[in-house]
Amino acid sequence: APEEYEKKGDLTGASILRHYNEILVSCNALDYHDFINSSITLLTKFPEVYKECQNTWQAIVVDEFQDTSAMQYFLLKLLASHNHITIVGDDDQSIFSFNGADVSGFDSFRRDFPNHKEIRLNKNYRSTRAIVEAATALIHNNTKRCNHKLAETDNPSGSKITVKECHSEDSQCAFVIDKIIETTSSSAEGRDFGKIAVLYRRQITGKAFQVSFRNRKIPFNVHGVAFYRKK
Ligand SMILES: Nc1ncnc2c1ncn2[C@@H]1O[C@H](COP(=O)(O)OP(=O)(O)OP(=O)(O)O)[C@@H](O)[C@H]1O
Repeated sequence: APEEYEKKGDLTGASILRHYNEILVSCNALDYHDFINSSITLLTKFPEVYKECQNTWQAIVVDEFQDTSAMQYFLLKLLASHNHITIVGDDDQSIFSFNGADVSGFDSFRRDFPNHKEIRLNKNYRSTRAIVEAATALIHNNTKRCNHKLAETDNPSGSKITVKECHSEDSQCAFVIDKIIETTSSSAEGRDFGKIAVLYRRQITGKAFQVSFRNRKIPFNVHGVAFYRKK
């Protein structure tokens, strides 16, 4: 709330938030946080609504629980008062801390649902041994972990991982495209670009790739938001 920002001395933040809330009200709109917040208000301030909803969700399953914020967890607790709840998650994969997600949610769950049964899924079926070992080594550097898990796999080692540091988006793009050309030209059945995927984190990086693919006449599909429509 704007008042909380004011209390912290952040007058600019308070003013932006106040203005934003006014715009929402003028459009008669709710944002994602309001959905959760308003649901909590409805369920806590109106017992008849709570009573009606109580039997609507007889069992609840939450995936990616590590990305649950305190407010979402509060709502979850209200809805799961029947204790028919299963959560699935991995605290090493938390990516929503900017949105208030807090991995201590697992501890809260253990405390709030004391009759829970915990099942550890340590075996990785998805990745090669090289990837599982590299990821495990990297994750061991995390400082905010409660317990270090032992990930294992029966999968073969697979190819070695190459880490390439580039100094600009352009040189990164050029490196990846050279690699694609090199890999596909060594194939006996002709170029098969369909077996190659480029993953990127930011939309802007996708733009650079799409421009380069066009220039180098590499056919491509974009899954997610494309910067340019394919011709
Ligand atoms: N018991 C199993 N035997 C064989 N393959 C499996 C088994 N369990 C999962 N897999 C395979 O491993 C891959 C990942 O499985 P899944 O998506 O269920 O994992 P996850 O832990 O939910 O992943 P994430 O961490 O992304 O949420 C899938 O390709 C799936 O087919």
